[in-house]
Amino acid sequence: MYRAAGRLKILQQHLDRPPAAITASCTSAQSVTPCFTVPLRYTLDNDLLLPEQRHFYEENGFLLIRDLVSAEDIDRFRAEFERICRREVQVPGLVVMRDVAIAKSEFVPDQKAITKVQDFQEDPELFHYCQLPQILKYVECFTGPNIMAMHTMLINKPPDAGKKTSRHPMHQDLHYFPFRPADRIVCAWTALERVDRSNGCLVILPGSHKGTLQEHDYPNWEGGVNKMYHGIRNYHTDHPRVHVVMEKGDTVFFHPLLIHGSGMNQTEGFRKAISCHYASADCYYIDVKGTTQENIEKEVQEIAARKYALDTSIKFQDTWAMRGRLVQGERTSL
Ligand SMILES: CCCCCCCCCC(=O)SCCNC(=O)CCNC(=O)[C@H](O)C(C)(C)COP(=O)(O)OP(=O)(O)OC[C@H]1O[C@@H](n2cnc3c(N)ncnc32)[C@H](O)[C@@H]1OP(=O)(O)O
Ligand SMILES: O=C(O)CCC(=O)C(=O)O
Repeated sequence: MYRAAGRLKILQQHLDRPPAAITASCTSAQSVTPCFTVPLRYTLDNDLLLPEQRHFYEENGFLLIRDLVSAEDIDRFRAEFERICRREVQVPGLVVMRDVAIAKSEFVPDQKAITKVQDFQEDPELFHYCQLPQILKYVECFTGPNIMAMHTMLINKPPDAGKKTSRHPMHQDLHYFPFRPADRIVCAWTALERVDRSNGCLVILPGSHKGTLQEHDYPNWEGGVNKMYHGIRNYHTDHPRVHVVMEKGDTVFFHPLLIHGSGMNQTEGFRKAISCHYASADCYYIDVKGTTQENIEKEVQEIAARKYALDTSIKFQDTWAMRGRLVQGERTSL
């Protein structure tokens, strides 16, 4: 417990730093070990990350970079999201999600009606985020030089309607991905405004990326759960947890096995963030039959079959191959 508390304190110091200080301190419980002697598994050699930053990601499974995306770009993403809400633009392949609390109510062309847009790879305005050179520079430290943008989201977490459905249960993103290796996948998540505990910031379990993929299923929430919002039932509730408070433009990069979620939005505002999951173009698809991922495979296949009027013979891997876009380097297996 003492070690856990000490580690959490160091993490908080890292997160509380002012915007200019983006370096992470060595956070390992074995902090007497010099950073450069620790074997590195999750990060690649490059000229960008400082040894302390590499060590921080290795130990904690995430890295927060302050002020990475400009206010001008953020305004551009927000403006496009509003156009989508007003139905002024139609984006091929875009998945529009409404919180389960309002899913059956009448659609109004306003940001209030849309909780999340997903798969915006055909929208040049939003996809600009996935191609930002300053994001890709960091991504390359985890994926290597050949980079695919695999999954895109703009999340507009609504003020909670009183049923706590605006929460996102604790999960590992790898649950959704039929490609590997996990260490060459990373998520970039950028705050489009200040996010803190009041509007439902990300909550993470530092170091959990060192574990294995856990079984996921729908949480038993009284007020309802959003479609496909699977969570881990039995994670250790005494594991240190960090609320990632971020300012507009701050970006967190995290490993797909890192256990994370987000809290309820207790404000009147719509909490916005944009994200992209990247993978090395050298990753390969796996068959998830017989694994804990079978349940999400089935759901995705059913939705894809309905959406594209196909039978359920559509493969889980195909739904990902349709989404993936090369953003740097040369295409290989994905
Ligand atoms: C696909 C894999 C994603 C990989 C993610 C990578 C890791 C990131 C971690 C996550 O973000 S986990 C969550 C990922 N999943 C989503 O974000 C959900 C994406 N949303 C959707 O696919 C669609 O919004 C959905 C299929 C749920 C509904 O879209 P539709 O265009 O089919 O909506 P429609 O209005 O026609 O409603 C169809 C049915 O779904 C119901 N529905 C709509 N929104 C819902 C909702 N939010 N929750 C539950 N049910 C919902 C709706 O009431 C209706 O029910 P009935 O058939 O009984 O009438
Ligand atoms: O933005 C959020 O509230 C949570 C996002 C998240 O955990 C995810 O999409 O994996």
